[in-house]
Amino acid sequence: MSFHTRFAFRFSTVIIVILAATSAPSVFHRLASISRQVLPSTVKHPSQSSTMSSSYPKELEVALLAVQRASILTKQVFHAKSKGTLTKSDASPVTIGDYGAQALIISALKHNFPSDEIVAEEESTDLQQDAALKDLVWNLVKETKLDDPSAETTLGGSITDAESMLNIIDQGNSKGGGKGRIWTIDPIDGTKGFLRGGQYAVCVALIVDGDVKVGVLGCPNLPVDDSAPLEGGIGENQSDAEGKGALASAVKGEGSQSRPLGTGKLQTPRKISVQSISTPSEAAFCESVEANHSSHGDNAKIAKKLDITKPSVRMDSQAKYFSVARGAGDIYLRLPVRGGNYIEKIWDHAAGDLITRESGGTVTDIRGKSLDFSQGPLLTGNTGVVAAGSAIHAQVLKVVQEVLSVE
Ligand SMILES: Nc1ncnc2c1ncn2[C@@H]1O[C@H](COP(=O)(O)O)[C@@H](OP(=O)(O)O)[C@H]1O
Ligand SMILES: [Mg+2]
Repeated sequence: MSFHTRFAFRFSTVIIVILAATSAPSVFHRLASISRQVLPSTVKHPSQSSTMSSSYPKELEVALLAVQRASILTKQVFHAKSKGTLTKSDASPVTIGDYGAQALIISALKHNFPSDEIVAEEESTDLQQDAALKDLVWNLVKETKLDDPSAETTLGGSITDAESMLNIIDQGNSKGGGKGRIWTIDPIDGTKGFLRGGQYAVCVALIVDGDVKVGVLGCPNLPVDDSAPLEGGIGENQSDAEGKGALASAVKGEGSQSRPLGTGKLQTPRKISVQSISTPSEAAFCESVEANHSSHGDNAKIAKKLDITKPSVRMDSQAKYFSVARGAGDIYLRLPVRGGNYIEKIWDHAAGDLITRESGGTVTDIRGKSLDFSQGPLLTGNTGVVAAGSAIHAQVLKVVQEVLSVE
């Protein structure tokens, strides 16, 4: 039985309202035009710019463009009358945006790197059983394009019909592991945040022999400005607000970058780094919005012991890693909920882990172990996540271990 089948679909709630057939394209054009107004002019193609010296130039370029294109699709869904929301057996939501974004990303990866494996969050089972839902996703997938033809050509791999789209979604069914080239995708990380208009992230990472080499996070609701104050909240319909939409990336050993999340050619990247504070008491820390994803009570005790006075910022998704990586936040704590037995998934951490480390941060679990992406789809070798600037990580980890009584 496959990993995905184990997370079987016994959903209790199905809410589907058919999208007005004409609304998606018009929303897309409106979004594209807003983005053109808000974002600075495009720059050199990445193969002519700073990604040229990368060890993974093509992988980085394809991942960046694929995340941009998938992000456009998610924004269309956010503005649609219905998000086609289903509730999965683990009580987490999935939307037509998750399926559509996954289809678009996998088609680009398979076109450019046909022999690579992919571990992605979603599978097509419920779409196969629901023709109306399948058509909603297919309409989105076929309409969504970058507004730069050469970028579309780079992504390639256009999907011909709804049935092949289902097949493509299921090509993300690799079991992962420590050998070979394996991509991991979370098409919408923080689906609850996405539904609330809060933070979410489109996440792609390349793992080679168990080591994350490339990571990309598209965060449509984070500020473009890396120096903007840390923002959380449960969501205030931020999508498309002026100055929102940021794209982070890193290649192992080559640092990390941020750029505006655009709709076509990649825009000028800026180097990002964690903030250089040397004492945790000055830190701003972030944590999940969802109380069952991370222990808010333990986080509060740790903050108190570290003499942190700023209130914690709650935000969904790997936007937390991005925020620490660019110095908007300083600490991201994801502590196991007491009495729980949840094991983290690789797609929820791979890109953020690399981006944070390449920005001068340290990421470990509560025992001080690096996150181990070689064990399959789950981080079976790790418990919780402690991410912080390298100058303060050891002090933070010590207090985490005291509070959680880690041996
Ligand atoms: N009980 C639990 N403990 C920790 N993480 C959980 C969880 N249940 C679900 N998650 C994961 O938490 C992710 C969201 O993280 P965050 O709390 O940082 O926003 C979800 O991603 P999806 O939204 O992609 O399903 C899901 O994979
Ligand atoms: Mg996720």
